[in-house]
Amino acid sequence: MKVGIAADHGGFELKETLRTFLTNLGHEVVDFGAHAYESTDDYPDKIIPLAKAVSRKEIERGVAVCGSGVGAAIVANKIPGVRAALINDHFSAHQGVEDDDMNLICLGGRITGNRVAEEFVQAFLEARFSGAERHLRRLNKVIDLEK
Ligand SMILES: O=C(CO)[C@H](O)[C@H](O)COP(=O)(O)O
Repeated sequence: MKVGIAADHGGFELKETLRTFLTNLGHEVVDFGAHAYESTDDYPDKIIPLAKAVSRKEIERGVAVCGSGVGAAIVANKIPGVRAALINDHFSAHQGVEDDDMNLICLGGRITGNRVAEEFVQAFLEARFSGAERHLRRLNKVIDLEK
């Protein structure tokens, strides 16, 4: 799968770990930065290009990391077509895709340990939207907001 990743300084270390992890799993990884640790960078500058690439379907799924994952989720959801969520548990990592067609996962580099984050991201990427009528109905109500 073509996967985009991005992080500010709060998520930089975890992003680096996840890039290696995803590459080793055989994914094509597009890194939207930060490309070096810079303690004063701003998460919107890193996450918006990733979210726009998801929105334009240039990449299939996105992984965004900041310190808490909160800012990443807030800004990513401003981009039409992006369905992002801050994930702190394994169930939501796959259920968010299966029920809600989540296409961008947000993680807290200061919250979630590397191995746990890897498991969340793997569950996210292996999940597929169920397409069940009730979920489609709800998803369409979300998509209608963007018209
Ligand atoms: O988590 C974040 C946004 O939700 C940021 O990574 C965090 O706010 C950065 O903080 P600081 O500039 O104090 O390192």
